Amino acid sequence: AFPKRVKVVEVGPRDGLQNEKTVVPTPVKISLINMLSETGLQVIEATSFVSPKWVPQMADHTEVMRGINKLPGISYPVLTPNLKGFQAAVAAGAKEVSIFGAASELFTKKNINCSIEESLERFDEVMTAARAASIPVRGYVSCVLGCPYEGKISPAKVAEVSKKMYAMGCYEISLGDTIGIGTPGSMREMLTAVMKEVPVGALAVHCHDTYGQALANILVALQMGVSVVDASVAGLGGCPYAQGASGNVATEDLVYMLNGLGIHTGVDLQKLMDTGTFICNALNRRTNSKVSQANCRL
Ligand SMILES: CC(C)(COP(=O)([O-])OP(=O)([O-])OC[C@H]1O[C@@H](n2cnc3c(N)ncnc32)[C@H](O)[C@@H]1OP(=O)([O-])[O-])[C@@H](O)C(=O)NCCC(=O)NCCSC(=O)C[C@@](C)(O)CC(=O)[O-]
Repeated sequence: AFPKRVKVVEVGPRDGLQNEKTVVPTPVKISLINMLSETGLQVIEATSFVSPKWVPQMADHTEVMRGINKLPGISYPVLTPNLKGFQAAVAAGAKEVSIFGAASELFTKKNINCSIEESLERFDEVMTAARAASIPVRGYVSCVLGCPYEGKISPAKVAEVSKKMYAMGCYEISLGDTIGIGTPGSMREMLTAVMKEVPVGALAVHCHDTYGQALANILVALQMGVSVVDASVAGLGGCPYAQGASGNVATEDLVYMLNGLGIHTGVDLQKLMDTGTFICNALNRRTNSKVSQANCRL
């Protein structure tokens, strides 16, 4: 049975813009987030407090956090890979953060320059500081259906890392198909393993659409009881440390599918499409949302 409501986690301003080739001006980022705030979304991932040497696109994190209109009832989480990032995020006004690990050793090394074990130690420091500051922490696990460096990743490994991050105190674990390589079959197999270790109510899926499988994979996750789905307006995005990874599922396409299933999101599709048009015009790129391409009038 499908869930009655789905929480859509908008990751475009972070996952989307971290991968743009030209630097996106800070006012454009702020306008994007402010427009998204008017669409009915409850969660908008705003930026990352990562090293500007590693991801120059997110170097203006503090200005973005200080510049946006933070509306009541909306959470604006940010990525924090370590204590330094966490402290900078809190100083900039973040009220929720995300730590990001992976089920692949090589990806972890390329993305955050340490082993999985070391990453969990760093995350523990963030968790301790977050607990003291009453800041909720979301946990990402990348490469859950395949890795750009290691290839196949076993569902058991995904379950093991997810279990550890959940046990650490993450309120939600977002399972990332970083390179969009999964299929409904591998999604089902992976979720079956993870759901033995983490309650389904604490799981989210984060599907890139590189192989055109994202919506199909999300549908399987919904059928298995997952009710939190990450998405990116206009299908922006990718990971700078996963070459060739294309954007996330477009939020417009996700909301269109959920509307069709009668699943409540609270998101206004027309306003979302207008926001997609805004950012695509600003970046001089074409939308990856099929729904927007069809110029659907609702
Ligand atoms: C984790 C580090 C910092 C380790 O990077 P490192 O080089 O090993 O760090 P270090 O601790 O050795 O420090 C080196 C320098 O970085 C500084 N530094 C240290 N920490 C920070 C910080 N937080 N913010 C700003 N600066 C920092 C530190 O102060 C020092 O500065 P220096 O003394 O040389 O001037 C680096 O690897 C990094 O920033 N990686 C981020 C990579 C990233 O953002 N990837 C994209 C997000 S993940 C993703 O997209 C996947 C996801 C979540 O969407 C889900 C999916 O699709 O699968």
